[in-house]
Order: sequence, then structure tokens, then C-alpha cells
Amino acid sequence: MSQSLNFLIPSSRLSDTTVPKQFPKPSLISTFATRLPVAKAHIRRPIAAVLTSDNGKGVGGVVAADVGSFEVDLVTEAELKENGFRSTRRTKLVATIGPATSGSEQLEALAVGGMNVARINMCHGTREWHRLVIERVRRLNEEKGYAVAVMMDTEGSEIHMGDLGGAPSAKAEVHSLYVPLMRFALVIGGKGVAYSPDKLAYLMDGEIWTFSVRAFGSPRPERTITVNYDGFAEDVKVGDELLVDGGMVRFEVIEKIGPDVKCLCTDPGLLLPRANLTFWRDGSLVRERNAMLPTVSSKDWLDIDFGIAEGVDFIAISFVKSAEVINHLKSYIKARARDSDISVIAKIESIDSLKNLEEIIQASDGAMVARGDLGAQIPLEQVPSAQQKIVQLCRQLNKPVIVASQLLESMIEYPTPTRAEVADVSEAVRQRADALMLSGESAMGQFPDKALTVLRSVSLRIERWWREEKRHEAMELQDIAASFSDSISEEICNSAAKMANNLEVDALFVYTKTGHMASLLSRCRPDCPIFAFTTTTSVRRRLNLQWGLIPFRLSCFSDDMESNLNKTFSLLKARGMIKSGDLVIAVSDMLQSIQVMNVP
Ligand SMILES: Nc1ncnc2c1ncn2[C@@H]1O[C@H](COP(=O)(O)OP(=O)(O)OP(=O)(O)O)[C@@H](O)[C@H]1O
Ligand SMILES: CC(=O)C(=O)O
Ligand SMILES: [K+]
Ligand SMILES: [Mg+2]
Repeated sequence: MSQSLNFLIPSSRLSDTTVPKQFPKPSLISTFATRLPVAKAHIRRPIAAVLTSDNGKGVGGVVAADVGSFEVDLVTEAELKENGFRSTRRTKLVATIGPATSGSEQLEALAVGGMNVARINMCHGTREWHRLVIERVRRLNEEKGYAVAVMMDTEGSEIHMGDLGGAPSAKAEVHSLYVPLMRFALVIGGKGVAYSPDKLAYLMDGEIWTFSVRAFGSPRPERTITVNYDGFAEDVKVGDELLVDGGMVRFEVIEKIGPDVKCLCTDPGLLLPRANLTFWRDGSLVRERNAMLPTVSSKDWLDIDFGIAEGVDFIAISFVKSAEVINHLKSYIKARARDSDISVIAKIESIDSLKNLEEIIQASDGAMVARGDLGAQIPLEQVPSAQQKIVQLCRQLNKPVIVASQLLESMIEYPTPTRAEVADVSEAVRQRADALMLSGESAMGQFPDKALTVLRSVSLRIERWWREEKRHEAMELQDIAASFSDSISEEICNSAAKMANNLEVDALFVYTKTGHMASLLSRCRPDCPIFAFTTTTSVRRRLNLQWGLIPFRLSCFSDDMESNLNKTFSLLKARGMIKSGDLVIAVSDMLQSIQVMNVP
């Protein structure tokens, strides 16, 4: 049986760019109260007729030969078959690829483990190395049927240290962290991508190091670190506190000699190459001329060209300060690659990005809560509330959001997470962020697969728990549509998601050309999974980052919903991914309707 609710709007109305006064946007309740009587006249039952005809012929003249084909990734297919709709994972997983995971076998292990997006960080490694990683991911997708998207993360131009060159390593007084990292460095040693032991330094209390903006030949003077920011020596003052990676190592500035700044190590720890530097005066972060540094450096522009040429799916921009840079980059991408479909993700990791949060997120295609650098710029105790705010704002504005950094930091060294880390992951899942990200855990840790497994199992468990308890706070979603036609789509999705929860349907189906209707459904965070059917590979990969969406690529679909449904039901049934009797709600961006039906 099928029932449908159609919105019969003259097509001239759909092209309106503004919401006209005579068509007030109905609230969820009034959609049903005022529109249902109109729609009732159009309740149809043709789907059942189409789908119960066993000879493959439907009322729309759809025959079996016209069924076409679809692509869904191997891992999702296996999960659906094994556990059914209800228990598919809604939270998406991003893994940073580094020396520990760049081989095809390791990449495949991550794909099997549920990695939806592979992230490459242009702070590290060479372009050739990254190209190889992208090629391997693409090959796995093509040959083995995965659908892993690729995200390129720019370096950004905040202040950081250079490579450590010939920095001495303090092998005698090893810190507990030093041993596994050393071992790892020895195992993975390779050009440009890995740290060799002499490129790590463990600092001792009371040591004096020189931070310099000079360029050195090799060998570099002992205990010297280069800084990428020319204004550094001028901007710091004697007495300032210098923090490496938000406090992993601390120094006090004791003397300035031209381009060199002598610093006393006050809090010892491990120095990693290219670590981020911040300096503090009287307890506040100092942002002198570095606040004027461009968000996208000249090296970043070359990396962006590289990303466009390699056809990455997402470009994440580090240290975004305003919406302007996002708009600039988006027009640059459009001009460089007309038919490219690259999403721009704004990394929220600076004070400026928090100040201009709404306009930045509005301009972007998604955001990342980059807690590593964010925690070096604002007091640590403010990071959790900033995270919650960013996650909620992204959902309001319908942009996917990734929670990143130190989720399972201890798993760089140990095979199990701390209980506190599990609680942190749970909180991000409970906030219903679109995605969680692994950094060092997968890039250079000893247990990348195990870390991914922890993210997957914690996500599944917490999602189920909150669904069963029905304790998710219902978020009042603001209207975001820019046109009348968009308003209809938004209302349809809000209503369909609500119906799906109330009727406890097994799945929502959405047929979407651009992915927009799929993301509007995802924004509602319904109890059931959302099967998103699209015809483009790039849209399908992009949807991989969004909460609850299971993206499928159909070889084709038409404006005729009955034929689409007919086709998909046969394909999914043939693959054992749905069965007769499953209750489904379908919407599409071709036809403004909501259809409720049992799979015949
Ligand atoms: N391509 C790579 N080659 C070598 N090491 C890498 C690579 N990618 C990541 N790493 C290692 O993994 C660590 C964590 O990765 P991540 O991408 O979070 O970088 P990050 O430098 O800490 O921060 P950010 O994301 O702010 O640039 C890095 O500090 C580095 O040690
Ligand atoms: C991911 C990132 O850039 C950070 O946490 O700083
Ligand atoms: K980066
Ligand atoms: Mg960062």
C-alpha cells in the first residue's frame, strides 16, 4: 500500500526567488492541518500497483530491462545485509592518512573499518607522496567498490616551527612517549614522509634553545629552531611565554639578539617538526602582526591547485579568519575547474574564526572543529562549549560538521583508549556531529585500525542508546530557504523526517540530483537511515560526510517517481538490501511529494 502527499504548486511559483507574502511558510503543524485536506484529494495508490506486478511491467511502462544499475559501497552493503536498516552507523568517520596508513593494504583496512573520508594534511609530506595516497584511494574505490572520499587540508600560515634539522635527541633521558615514537620512526623511516630519530627532540627543563627567523644551511647550529614567520623576533618580548602545540612544551623568552630569540625551556616535552607556536603575555595570547598573516599562503595556493588537479572531494582551509577567504576560494575553484564539485570546509581553530563564526559557516560547505589549534588559542576549558556551539550552528545552517583532534590520542601508543576519551567521543556522537576525525591516531600511531574500530563501535552504541531512550532533544530548526521552491523542499524534508519517526519507518528514500534534499533530511537527524540516490559520483562521495546518509549512485533516474521507486526496489531487493514489507518514506527534488509505502 502506498500513500502520498503531493504539493501541487504551479511551476511558475517554483521559480520565485523570494518567499511571497501570500504563501506564508507553514510550520510543521500547519503543513498537516492546512494542506492535508488539499493533498488528500490526490492520495494515490499506484506504487503498489506498479510493484505488485510480477512480470516486471509497471503502470508507467517500466520494464525489467530498464532497471539500470546502482553503486553502493561494499562496506555499507555488508552492514545493511548483516544488521538491517536500524543499526547502520549514522556518524561518519574521517581518518588522516600518514606514514602508518599510506600503503594500499592499510588504506583498505581503514576502508573496511568504516573510513568514509581519507584526509591528507599538506603540513606534512610532499605533493608526490600525497598524490600516491590519492591514487591508491581512488584505485581501491574503483577496483574494490569502496566509496572513500578524499579531503585535502591546507597548511595555513599561522606561526609554526620548521623541521628540526640536526636537532639532538636526548636518548638517555627518554620520556615515556619517546620510546614508541622512536621505534616507529625507525620502522617507517622514508624520505619526506617520516620522522627519522634525529628529527624528534625531547627537551629537558632548563635547556636554552634559539628560535630564529634566519634560514640555515646544514648542519644547523645545535638547539636551534627555525620559525616560519618573519615578524617573530620583533613581535615577542623578553618575559613572554612561548607554547609549542598549545603547551606540549613551554619556553620563556630570555633574550633577543637580532633575528634570534633565546628561550629557556620551562616545561619539558617532545618537540615534533612543524609544531604550531603561540606566544602569551600576562596570561593572554599575543596576536601582533601575525593576525594579519594571509589565511591562504602562497604554498597553500599551490597545494590548492594540486587538490583541484587531483580532483579531491573536500578542501579544508586552516585558520580561517573570515567568510571572505572562503568566498574567494570558492570562486577560484569555480574558475579553475568549471565542472568540479569540490566542497570547501572551514576549519574553526582561531579566535578570529570564533568571532566571525556564523558568516564563515554560512559561506562554507561545512566546518571542522579543529580542537588542536583551537585549544592553543582559547583557554582549554572553553573548547567544549565552543564545540557544542559550532556543531549546533552547523546543523541549523545545514552544513556538515567534523569534530577533530585528540579524540583517541592515547591510542597513538596504546591499543585501548582511556575511559575519558570514550566519553569525549560519546559526547560528540550525542551532539550528533556529522563526522568524527582521527589525526595522529591513524597518521602515525601504532593502532590505526583499532582506533577506527573504537570510533565505529562507540558511535553505533551511543546512537542506539539515544534512539532507544528517545532522549534526543528536538532541535527547533530555523528556516534557511532562500527561495519559495527551497521552502517547499525544506518543509517536505522536515515533515517526512517527522513522519518517519512517528510511523517508525525503516528508511527514508531521497532521489536527489544535487544532494540538497538529502542534506535537508540529514539535518533533521531522523531515527531511521536515509538512502540517498543520486546519479553523480561526486555528489555521492560528498554525501559521505553527512550524518545518517547512505549514498547510492543510480545509473539514471527520471522525473517519474514511480519508475524510480520501482527500479530501486527491484535493485535493492535483488541485492538483499531490503525486503517485502519494509516501510519506506520517499521524497525527491524532482517531484514535490512525500510517499509512504511498504516494499511490495
Ligand atoms: N603526511 C604525513 N607525513 C608524516 N607525518 C604525518 C603526516 N600526516 C600527519 N602526520 C603526523 O601525524 C600527526 C597528526 O596529524 P595532524 O594531521 O593532526 O597534524 P597536525 O600537524 O597535528 O595538525 P593540523 O591538523 O593542525 O595541521 C602530525 O603531527 C604528524 O606527526
Ligand atoms: C585538525 C586541526 O587542524 C587541529 O585540530 O588543529
Ligand atoms: K593542516
Ligand atoms: Mg590545526
